[in-house]
Amino acid sequence: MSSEELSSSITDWFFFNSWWLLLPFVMLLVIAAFIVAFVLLLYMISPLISPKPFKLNGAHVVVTGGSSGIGKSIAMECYRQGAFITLVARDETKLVLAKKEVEKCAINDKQVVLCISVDVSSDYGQVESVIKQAQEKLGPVDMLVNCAGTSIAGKFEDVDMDRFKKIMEVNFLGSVYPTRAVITTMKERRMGRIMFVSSQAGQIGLFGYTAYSPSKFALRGLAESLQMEMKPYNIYVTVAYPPDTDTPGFAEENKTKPLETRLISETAAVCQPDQVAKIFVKDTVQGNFNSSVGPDGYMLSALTCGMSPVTSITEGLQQIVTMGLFRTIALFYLCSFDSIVRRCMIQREQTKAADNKKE
Ligand SMILES: NC(=O)C1=CN([C@@H]2O[C@H](COP(=O)(O)OP(=O)(O)OC[C@H]3O[C@@H](n4cnc5c(N)ncnc54)[C@H](OP(=O)(O)O)[C@@H]3O)[C@@H](O)[C@H]2O)C=CC1
Ligand SMILES: CCCCCCCCCCCCCCCC(=O)[C@@H](N)CO
Repeated sequence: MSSEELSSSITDWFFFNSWWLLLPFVMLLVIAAFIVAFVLLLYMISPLISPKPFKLNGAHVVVTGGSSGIGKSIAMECYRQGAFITLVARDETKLVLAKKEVEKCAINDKQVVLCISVDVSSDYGQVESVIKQAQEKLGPVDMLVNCAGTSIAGKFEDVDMDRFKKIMEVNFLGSVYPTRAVITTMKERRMGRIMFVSSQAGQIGLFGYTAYSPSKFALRGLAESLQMEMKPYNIYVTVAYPPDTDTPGFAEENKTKPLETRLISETAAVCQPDQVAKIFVKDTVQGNFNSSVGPDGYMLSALTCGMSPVTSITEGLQQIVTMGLFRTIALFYLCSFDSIVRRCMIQREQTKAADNKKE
């Protein structure tokens, strides 16, 4: 055998017997091809899961809590897009002032702002009758924004027992009643959008929010169940999770906020109501189930998506890919929150001991 023949037979032998060395690469290629095909298939069926388009121009939008803060900004944003607005809140003076502000955002001279003074949490009959009045004047409700709400920040033992009940009534039942009052007509018309304004504190339980957080978590349960019932009727539900936002309600909350709650909340920046309102209105019009603000809002929503409905393939894929990473980041946040609580406790004890010594 010549040296050439020898070398060629060695090469033949190697390729004949070592083809399996390529197997892992071939398998990887096949898996990658399957993933690509799967994702493409998902995108092909995506029109089936994405909501039908909805237009604010000419629509009747009811905003509870529309006389102040985030609610007022939401009303203004909808007005800028041509909607007719009903503002709902208790205080009539604040309602009239807000109406004037909203009217400044008009884009045509047919637009109308209606004010209704009612407590959304006390009696369903009353809420139903004012919604009826609004529908008689401005037509059936196309979009309902449940933004009326209040907050309490305080340590569990410092919060009066009746405030636990009160906050559930305002933040939870105050969203159930208006929703119940509009839903039958929305179902008949096979269209509608409903926004629930929760909070980042409706995604995580934090020091000082033992009364407030549950009332905001409750909205998520309501929204998920309601969305499953309403999807066949082309009614889409959105849960909005605002971070700390510069409003009269926030200023009020800060008066009693424990140091721990303040320090933990300072992890995220304070936002402006106009900025959050824009995002919430856009997501609600699009029919997205989730609406969050800023990078930490995005991370929190991906992290806490659980079994919530998905409204776009991209959103679903992002959740799948990012969840583990965000949980890792979240563990660091939790450590830092725990350390804030520990440091505040030590500081309190030291001050107490020093005070005792003085006495
Ligand atoms: N600002 C923030 O940092 C954050 C706020 N949120 C949530 O966003 C929503 C709006 O907050 P914000 O703008 O700060 O609040 P504001 O206190 O500035 O405004 C609250 C609005 O709700 C109305 N309202 C309150 N209670 C009732 C009631 N029982 N019946 C009818 N209307 C009521 C108020 O009017 P009136 O008192 O005249 O009835 C007012 O129009 C709330 O649900 C809040 O929990 C969530 C996260 C962060
Ligand atoms: C990957 C994980 C990221 C975690 C980010 C955590 C950020 C925590 C900030 C919490 C702020 C709480 C806002 C409550 C606002 C509120 O509802 C009241 N102001 C109402 O008046």
